[in-house]
Amino acid sequence: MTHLNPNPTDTSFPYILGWDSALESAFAPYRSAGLVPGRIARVDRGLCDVLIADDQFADVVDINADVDIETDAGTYGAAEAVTDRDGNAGGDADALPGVAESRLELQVRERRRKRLRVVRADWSAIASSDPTRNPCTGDWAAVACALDDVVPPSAVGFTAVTTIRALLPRRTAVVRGSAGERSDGQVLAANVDYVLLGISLAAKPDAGRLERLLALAWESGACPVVVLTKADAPHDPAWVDEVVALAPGVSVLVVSALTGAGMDELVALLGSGTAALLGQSGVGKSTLTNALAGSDVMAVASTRSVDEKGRHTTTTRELIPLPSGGALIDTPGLRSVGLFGGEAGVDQAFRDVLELAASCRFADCAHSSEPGCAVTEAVAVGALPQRRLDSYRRLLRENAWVASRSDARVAAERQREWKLRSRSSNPARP
Ligand SMILES: Nc1nc2c(ncn2[C@@H]2O[C@H](COP(=O)(O)OP(=O)(O)OP(=O)(O)O)[C@@H](O)[C@H]2O)c(=O)[nH]1
Ligand SMILES: [Zn+2]
Repeated sequence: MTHLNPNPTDTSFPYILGWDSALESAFAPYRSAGLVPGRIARVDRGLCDVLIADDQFADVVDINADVDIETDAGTYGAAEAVTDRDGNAGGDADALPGVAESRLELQVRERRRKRLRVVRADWSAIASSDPTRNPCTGDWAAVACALDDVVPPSAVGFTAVTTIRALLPRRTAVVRGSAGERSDGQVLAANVDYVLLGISLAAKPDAGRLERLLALAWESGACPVVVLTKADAPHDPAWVDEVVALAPGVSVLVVSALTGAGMDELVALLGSGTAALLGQSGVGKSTLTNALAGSDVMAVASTRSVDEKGRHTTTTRELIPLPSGGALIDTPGLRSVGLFGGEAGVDQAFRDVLELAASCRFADCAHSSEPGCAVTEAVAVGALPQRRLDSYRRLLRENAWVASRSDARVAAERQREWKLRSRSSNPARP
């Protein structure tokens, strides 16, 4: 069996996935409330898969244990509590559909994983109207695991076993503007150390697309890494140099999942961190994920509760623990990458332009027709491509627009809340 991480000081969950003393102190109040830390591996509507330490669910998992639970419906055993809590008190466990299956399921999982357990969790109790505040792949959560917290399966249609009570503050988050008219952001991955930008070498890389992805990645607070995939495919070596020039301060790795070229370097760079893998459909993200994960650990990701059929139909982001330590968050191919405010990301992606700007005569130089502008001079002598300057300006404009839209939305929401409140305090008013 593959060990999750051969070298770190603590190889148990949650430390294996980046848990540390800072997270532990943020978690302290939840721990005193009897909750356990879990990392969200994938999110569906209202339910999610959460990774927790294997020993946390001893009382629930051991459904043969002689545990009696007091509920409104009466006193009955733990087996019923897990699978049927809505009135079948004292029923014969084997006669209840789902019970035998779930017991077998749990045993299989037990044998497969020694340290990590995947459980279904209901997060509806913490659902927010702001989608960026809802659970996301990579989030650390406070998970209830006492028998009192077991969700009645009838309420959710699954053998849900627990609930998410709170999310810990995110250290990093990859957030894009959502497609369409809405001004909401969409969190693609939370608490990642690296954002891997997959770009295929099977075709000439698109400069504008890469610049946009880099701005998004920098804005997340994590470290961007460009991964040029399909290195085995015939390509112009100059493309690699062009990408390096487009990504100042960013590691550019050239890999082939097919031949294994560059894979050791990628594994070494990731160490025991968590990485999110972004890129257009077809750049080879899934192939790369499989190569990094290995079949043994993929079994963790595919270990699901009884609702196996859900996974083939939904395209979701999924956190996969890696055999080398750490984890990879695989994401479905990105069609559009809207930015979601924040100038810092754009500025970091264009640090070459900013470095030039530092030499402009005027501190507030707009790099258009000012005398002594180092940026336009660099363009004039061919040191900075006009395309790149245009791209920088375009992304800044886009961010400003997104920010103004969300400001307007926040103002409108405040207005509406105020109206509701004044209406309820004075029902006679229209
Ligand atoms: N030559 C070559 N082909 C590759 C490599 N990696 C992936 N491919 C091929 O590229 C195609 C797309 O690969 P996927 O891994 O499905 O790409 P993806 O980025 O996950 O695509 P989505 O799941 O749609 O986002 C497949 O036909 C792969 O066989 C590689 O290293 N070299
Ligand atoms: Zn200037």
